[in-house]
Amino acid sequence: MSRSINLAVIPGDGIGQEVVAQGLKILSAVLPQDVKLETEEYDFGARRYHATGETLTDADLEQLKQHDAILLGAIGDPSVPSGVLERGFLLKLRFAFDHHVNLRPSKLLPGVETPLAGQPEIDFVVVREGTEGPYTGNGGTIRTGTPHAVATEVSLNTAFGIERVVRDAYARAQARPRKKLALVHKNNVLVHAGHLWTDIFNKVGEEFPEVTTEYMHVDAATIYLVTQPERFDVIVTDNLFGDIITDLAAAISGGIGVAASGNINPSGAYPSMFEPVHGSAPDIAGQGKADPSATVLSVALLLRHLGYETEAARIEDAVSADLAERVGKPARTTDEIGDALAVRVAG
Ligand SMILES: NC(=O)C1=CN([C@@H]2O[C@H](COP(=O)(O)OP(=O)(O)OC[C@H]3O[C@@H](n4cnc5c(N)ncnc54)[C@H](O)[C@@H]3O)[C@@H](O)[C@H]2O)C=CC1
Ligand SMILES: CC(C)CC(=O)C(=O)O
Ligand SMILES: [Mg+2]
Repeated sequence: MSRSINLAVIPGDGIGQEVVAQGLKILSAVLPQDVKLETEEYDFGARRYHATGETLTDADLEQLKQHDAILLGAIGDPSVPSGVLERGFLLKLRFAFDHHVNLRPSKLLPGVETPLAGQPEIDFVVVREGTEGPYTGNGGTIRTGTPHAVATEVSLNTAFGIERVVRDAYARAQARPRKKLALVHKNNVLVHAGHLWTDIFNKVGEEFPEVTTEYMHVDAATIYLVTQPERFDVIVTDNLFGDIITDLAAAISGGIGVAASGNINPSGAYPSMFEPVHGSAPDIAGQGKADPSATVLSVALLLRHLGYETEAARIEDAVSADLAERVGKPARTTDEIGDALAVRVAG
């Protein structure tokens, strides 16, 4: 039976261009010959914005909807006011395609350096809610430009939105050997949102008696992520906390250059989108310094999502072997790392 993948590719800005090229290289190298790969590249990001003033139109969404999945590099550029692309493209797309499960695995692979003392076992997944919280744009500013300016950014939390992501996190914990789930929030202060999350977390937990649960305030979670990262198996949290703790999670488990993510629409009603956790890194863009591993591992998540488990595992093994071999060697360029990974996955 012939199979096919129809992929939307959005390199975006800065290092997004460089790392996506490597992701595609590895994707082509790993797929069996009977899988037909079709890709369509989109120019979203600063280029499109400067040329047309657009970030993401309804017509764009219609076109993107036709694909099986989306591979994104990163968006955001110093030439565009902060927030225009982040809200007008990235969040708009995540919300439009109902990417409510933002999946961010962290695993410290053998031989990979961590800034933490010793070599702790790090193998956890953050399930970050992707469509609500303080990221919905529910706010405003009054008396702008005066000493009495007031800005609000209201966190939106619906029982529907919380329950579906919490249930997803329980199911993931149930399927993992340790069967542990931590809710991370701040319910001692954010009592409205926090208690809704906690109540739903406890109620849904009754359906998963095998899963061991704990609750942790987000500030304490940042301590334990550094001092006891082995404590975590699955973490479920809201959009903002999840954004912050997954950069920390990346830093302790090999660095931001190896942190992958998936913006999942579990129902399949819309294509899911896979992207590195990092941004467009203008500080190193165009210098061949970006590590493409995060994007390559995001390609593995994409393949697993589409049912290509063997190929996903091959990519993960290749990245793991590549990282283990780096120790004590001179740094390679983005392209050189991509070439080495392509050889590994093909062989
Ligand atoms: N999903 C997305 O498209 C995201 C976009 N952004 C946007 O990206 C722009 C830059 O944001 P920053 O806060 O600087 O975060 P960033 O993640 O782009 O960079 C933070 C630091 O990590 C380094 N870094 C990032 N990726 C790397 C890689 N693959 N290899 C080696 N080093 C890497 C950078 O050089 C920088 O020192 C902003 O416009 C921001 O809004 C930020 C995060 C996610
Ligand atoms: C730019 C933000 C909207 C995205 C971000 O930092 C993230 O999803 O990790
Ligand atoms: Mg982030």
